[in-house]
Amino acid sequence: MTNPALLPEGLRDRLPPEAEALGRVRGAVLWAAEMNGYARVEPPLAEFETTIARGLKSSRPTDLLRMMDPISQRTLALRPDITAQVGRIAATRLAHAPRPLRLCYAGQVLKVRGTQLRPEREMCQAGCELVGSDSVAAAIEAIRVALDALTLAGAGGFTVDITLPDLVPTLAAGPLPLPAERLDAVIAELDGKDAGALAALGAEAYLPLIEAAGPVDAALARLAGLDRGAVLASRLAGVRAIVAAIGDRARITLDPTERHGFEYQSWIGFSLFVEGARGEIGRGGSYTILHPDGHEEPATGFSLYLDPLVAAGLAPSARPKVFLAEGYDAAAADRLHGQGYATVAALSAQDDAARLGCAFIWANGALSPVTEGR
Ligand SMILES: N[C@@H](Cc1c[nH]c[nH+]1)C(=O)O
Repeated sequence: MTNPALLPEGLRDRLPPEAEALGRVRGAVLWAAEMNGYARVEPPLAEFETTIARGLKSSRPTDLLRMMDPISQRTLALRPDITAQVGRIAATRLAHAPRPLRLCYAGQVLKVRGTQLRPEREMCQAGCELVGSDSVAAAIEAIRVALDALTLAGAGGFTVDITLPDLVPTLAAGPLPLPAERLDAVIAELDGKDAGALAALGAEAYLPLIEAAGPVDAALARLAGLDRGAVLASRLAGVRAIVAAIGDRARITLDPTERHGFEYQSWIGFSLFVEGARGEIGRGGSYTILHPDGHEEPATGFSLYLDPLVAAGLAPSARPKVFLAEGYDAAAADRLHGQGYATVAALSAQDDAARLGCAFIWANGALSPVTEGR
């Protein structure tokens, strides 16, 4: 018999206090979304394989965890990303809702494979999608709302790393021509920052792009230097406007050829980092939604991955717990709740306030701190 405590690789139980902290972070992110005019949607955990992740114009197919549905006799897939589901909703049931359409969400997603940095396969994703625009103003709003959400969730010390996902195809079609069959290989080597492999592909002209990564001002200056014929002018102006709008709320870097994790983003993508948490906390950018009738709609959004925030101890703090000694009255409990406390009621005289995690005791009409060794 399988050990009942054993879960598949990359899946785990979240226990107290971690699960509660995750709940508070999720609540904070959704609150920030609501404050900025985003309405909540809750797409299902699984969909037909044929509809999931197909509603977005994407450069690569998605790896999916599939199962057979005995009811419909069709293959279902577990969602690896909620953005694609929001795109489907915007293109179908909310196709006639006024634009721009602002939607937010929070839920679990499942990836087929974890990464070295993040071996877990199931994670809590929360985010916002602004459907109907991929303008610079939309990108600024997405980054601002993401920073609002992270701030409310208890994080700080932000870095926004901007990428230009269609940079290489744009240059290849203009000032730095490349044979079409070599385009994907050049993109992959730039993503891996492999100068030797680029030279071997005859793409030496692209080498300076590797050096154009880093703090945004210097990186923009290097990119502008490469931009013979000014095919990048509107993108570079867009990045400058974003930098001006974000001001000193975040450190901004530019990694113009980063593609990994930006499979469907179009002219702009960004990664979000916070002080004290490992790796990327979120990602976003502009993308294209495909409607069932074939027309394409621009959109911009972001997703945050909340578990690493909790692991870094950044969640808003829990309510302090008050132990209610036997014989307490219910009105006192209500008052304590109103004052921001959680209460734990005694069931018998044997119950121990400290062992039950309480910092205070309510007894004889007064609140007193639990002292060690009591
Ligand atoms: N869902 C994407 C990020 C994103 C949201 N909207 C646009 N891009 C991700 O998790 O990588």
